[in-house]
Amino acid sequence: MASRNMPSTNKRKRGKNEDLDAEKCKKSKLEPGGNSAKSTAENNNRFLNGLHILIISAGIQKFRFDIFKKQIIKYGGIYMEKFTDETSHIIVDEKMELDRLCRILKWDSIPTGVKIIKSLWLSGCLKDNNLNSSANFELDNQEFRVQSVKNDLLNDNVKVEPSTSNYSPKNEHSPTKDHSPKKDHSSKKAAYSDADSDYDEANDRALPASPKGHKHIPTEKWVCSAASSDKKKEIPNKNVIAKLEEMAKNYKNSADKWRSFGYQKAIAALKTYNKEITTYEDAVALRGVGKKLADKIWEIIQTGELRKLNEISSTDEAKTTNMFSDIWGVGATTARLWYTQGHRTLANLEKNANLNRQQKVGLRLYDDLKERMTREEAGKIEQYVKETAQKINPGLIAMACGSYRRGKQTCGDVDVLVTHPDGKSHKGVFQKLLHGLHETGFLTDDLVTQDDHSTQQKYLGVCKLPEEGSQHRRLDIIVVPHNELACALMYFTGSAHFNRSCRNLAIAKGMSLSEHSLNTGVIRSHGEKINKGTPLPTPTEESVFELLGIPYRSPQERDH
Ligand SMILES: Nc1ccn([C@H]2C[C@H](O)[C@@H](COP(=O)(O)OP(=O)(O)OP(=O)(O)O)O2)c(=O)n1
Ligand SMILES: [Mn+2]
Repeated sequence: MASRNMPSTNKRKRGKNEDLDAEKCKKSKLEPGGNSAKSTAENNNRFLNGLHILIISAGIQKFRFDIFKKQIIKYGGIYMEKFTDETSHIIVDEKMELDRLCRILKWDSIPTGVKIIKSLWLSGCLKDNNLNSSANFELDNQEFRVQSVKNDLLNDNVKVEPSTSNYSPKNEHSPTKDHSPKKDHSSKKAAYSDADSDYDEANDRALPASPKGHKHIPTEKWVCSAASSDKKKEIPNKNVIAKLEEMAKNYKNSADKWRSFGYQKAIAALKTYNKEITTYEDAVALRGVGKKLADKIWEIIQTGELRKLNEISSTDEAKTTNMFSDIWGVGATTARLWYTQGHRTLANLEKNANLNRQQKVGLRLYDDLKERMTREEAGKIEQYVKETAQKINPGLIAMACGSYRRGKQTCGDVDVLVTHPDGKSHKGVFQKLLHGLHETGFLTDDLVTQDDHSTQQKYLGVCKLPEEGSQHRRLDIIVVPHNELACALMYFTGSAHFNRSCRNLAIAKGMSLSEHSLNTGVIRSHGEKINKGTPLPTPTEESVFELLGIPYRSPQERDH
């Protein structure tokens, strides 16, 4: 369990009622409305008015307890420290049994006039800003059982993936080796299920021992088998995803790579979960999400904020290292090193820090490169590269992959893939194309040029459209032989998470997938390839999906 570095509040044992943070309670009394129009409006709706509510802490997370307490007061209810004749509602954990409650409250029998209700009811009221019917949530009401069984069935329908490894941070743009810490989950009852995982931020999962042959891998539960959410609709859980992304970034920059990785997994799970999370149970049931992360998700849903994020991102160190790591070519380690060397501003870095050539470019173009461009601008950049390529050879194909091909409205860079259908005329194009793009001043800065003995050549640089007021934008160009097109196209279309899932699925099936090919007959020992296997014919992306045994997904459906 990743409990290291957790705030002391999380480490504290869940207390009895009297242990609870009275200060927060007072604070919420003092500032009932907050400043925003939204919170004022919310407070006008005192839908808990007149209710005398006691919460039984047993089984309820401390943070959730705190939120309930605060919200009860905020919405006009009376929070009770102990049971009295006035108590109208008792809120209990979902798993609470009546006889246990009687023992806790030292009751011989259940008093009349008090409702004993599962906490889901209160969560729902707080979410809906309304005093919802408690009928389905009352502890001694049989209907509740029906309802909870239904919820269980819904929650069972989670997509799971045994492993995502090969995480390589942006700017270290290459498929990397799996450095994931392995945890032995082999004793878990469902080999591929994540739903019962109690791991939190660092809950990377080891792949189960690679089964022999291809036949018995249940692919329907893999991330790459599922379509990502429909982009035309409003993305559900957008605020939660944004907050978790910030957490991941902060942890990455504070050298807590595995915790960051845990967040990445939760983000990915949220992105494939196409519905709004409405209950705590929804959050816990997410693939790859353990209790602690579920608590955070729920906190964001209930309050719109995440205290932990505010805490960790407000330090001078976090602000500075986050700013430094936004420079292209600067990773978390360098950002932290510069911070420890006493650098605090970009101007200061420019003057005194030891920057390599790429970092100098990154720093000079900091504002431009940090910003994502519109889809429209990415399209123009694609067109510019295409026209230049087709001046060299009209038969060349040039197409933007990455987020552009996945249909995103904004793009961090443009990833243009170049090939020729005849399988040979792509040769020699790479250098000519770069030359052509430099000649017109379109390419302004080179970052990385990979033109070794590989079948694919790759360029990372900076371009600028000739239009007035254009900004510098990151551009990647990849030239590939036509027989590698399908695998290259899949790789450069991404998303990175979708790719990892595909690669892991291939491994589980005794194959291996790269941007070059899908190989069969791969032999591994202790995770290392002993035999690279032989490439399968993959004339189209569809054929790659078919060989992996998963349904074809359009680029838009790969935005995991
Ligand atoms: N660690 C990585 C990095 C990249 N890629 C693949 C999938 C990406 O979709 C593609 C392009 O990489 P980008 O970093 O350009 O990512 P995107 O285009 O998806 O997003 P952005 O809009 O931020 O550029 O390369 C990958 O598989 N693994
Ligand atoms: Mn991209």
